[in-house]
Amino acid sequence: RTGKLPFIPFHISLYDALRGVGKTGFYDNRLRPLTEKYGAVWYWSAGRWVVILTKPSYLTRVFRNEQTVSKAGFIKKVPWGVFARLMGENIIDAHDDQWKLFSSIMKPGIQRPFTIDSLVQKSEKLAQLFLENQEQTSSNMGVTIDPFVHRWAVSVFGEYFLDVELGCLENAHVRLEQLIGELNDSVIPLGPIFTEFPILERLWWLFPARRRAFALVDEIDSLIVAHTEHHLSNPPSPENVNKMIHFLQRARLEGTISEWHYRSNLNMMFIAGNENMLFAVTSAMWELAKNLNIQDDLRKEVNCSLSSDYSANDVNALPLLAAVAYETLRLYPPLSQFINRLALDDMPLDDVHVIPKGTWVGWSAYGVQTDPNVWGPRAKEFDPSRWGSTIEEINDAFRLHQSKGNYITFNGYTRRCLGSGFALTQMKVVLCELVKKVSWTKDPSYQLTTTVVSLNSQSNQLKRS
Ligand code: HEM
Repeated sequence: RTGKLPFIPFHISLYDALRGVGKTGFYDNRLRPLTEKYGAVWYWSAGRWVVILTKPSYLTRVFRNEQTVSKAGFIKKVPWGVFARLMGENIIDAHDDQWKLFSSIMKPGIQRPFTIDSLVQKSEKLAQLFLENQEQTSSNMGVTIDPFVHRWAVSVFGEYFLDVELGCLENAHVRLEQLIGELNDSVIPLGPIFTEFPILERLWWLFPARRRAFALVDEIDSLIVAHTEHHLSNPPSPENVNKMIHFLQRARLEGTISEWHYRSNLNMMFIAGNENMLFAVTSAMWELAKNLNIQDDLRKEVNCSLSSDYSANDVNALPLLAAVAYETLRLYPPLSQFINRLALDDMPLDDVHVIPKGTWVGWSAYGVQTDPNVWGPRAKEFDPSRWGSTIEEINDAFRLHQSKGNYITFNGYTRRCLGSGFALTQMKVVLCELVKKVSWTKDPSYQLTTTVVSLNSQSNQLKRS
């Protein structure tokens, strides 16, 4: 460690890891007091000293200088680990020419124009599933919503990006969808220990839960390919030809990318497209269950402003809906914290502090987005009105906070999320359908739990009101 930034002593990180403290708990108790004062802190993670940034000016400096602080994922950090096996070398982690290649292939398929008809139908079906399940549950108990939202998210991703109907909404036992939950369950035990001592993962075969995780990862990899290989013998219809899978399959056929890069990108996108959305929607429902006045106002806005055959433009014009989405993703950024950049050279953060070459650099969206120095004394409160009242004001505030580094849910600059436009519309459509068809509150006996190891997981129990 060098420079004048504060640090968390090694034994504290170790002590918390051994006690199984999740990322959010570690952030709130250990990192926050220092990041809110200094904007950055050194701590021991994954077998090395890393710097985590939360000060907006530091974040924008690093995001703007991707050539100096380069993207680097699990394959560079822990190449023998379970996540490296699943995600390999992919568009999110790649750097320089490799990233340009992946991006040139996949971007047109991720950012293509799309219609929301099927998204609306799948979201209606989700509302119906909630209602059916509430009816089957004893009247004073809530329904845990996460499994249903996950089925919806996987189903939407399958259709919009893989051009397959996975049937998850019709059937609760689609193997590809279930595998992610099983993977989460198998990485959570011992997760913090493996995070602190990645070297242990070289001995993965000694730990039954890790052996299971490796087997699940291999099953996910082959199932995604199995679900999509039929496209090779049945060319896509003209309206589907621009879906991401077809760009990837053409690139593999032409030899522009290898089989390994093809699979790495598919696996990574499958995780990024589903897990983030699951977390975003369950978080929004949780806050709307706690803030029934906002849920009611949203219902009024949707019922008064949307016709039955509404379009993406209609949804994106609703002010409260936009503010609810931005505010949810501010307080609950699905990728809350990541250490996935490597300083290829010394990187000055300002006139005093320099990140030395060779350092792993992380960012905490949760940290900056709940920092009172950035968002004011009510930073931790859910308050959509902070974004403004008209759609122009709200969208301007969203753009401004992103460019200033105050809001990094989708990261920023050249490596900003390519799926953010789709993700925001997807989130808004499902909220429209939910408020139109269901009203809900939180089960009073239920305590929200969040355990964050490598994949976010959260469980919500909500009740029809
Ligand atoms: C609420 C939902 C989502 C959130 C919060 C989110 C967030 C992020 C973040 C933080 C990054 C940067 C990661 C890093 O710095 O390592 C990222 C990158 C990316 N995301 Fe998303 N994402 C979401 C949904 C999606 C969806 C639905 C897709 C498309 C299927 C997608 C595709 C991508 C891609 C391709 C990148 C890499 C961009 C690049 O480096 O060029 N994301 N996302």
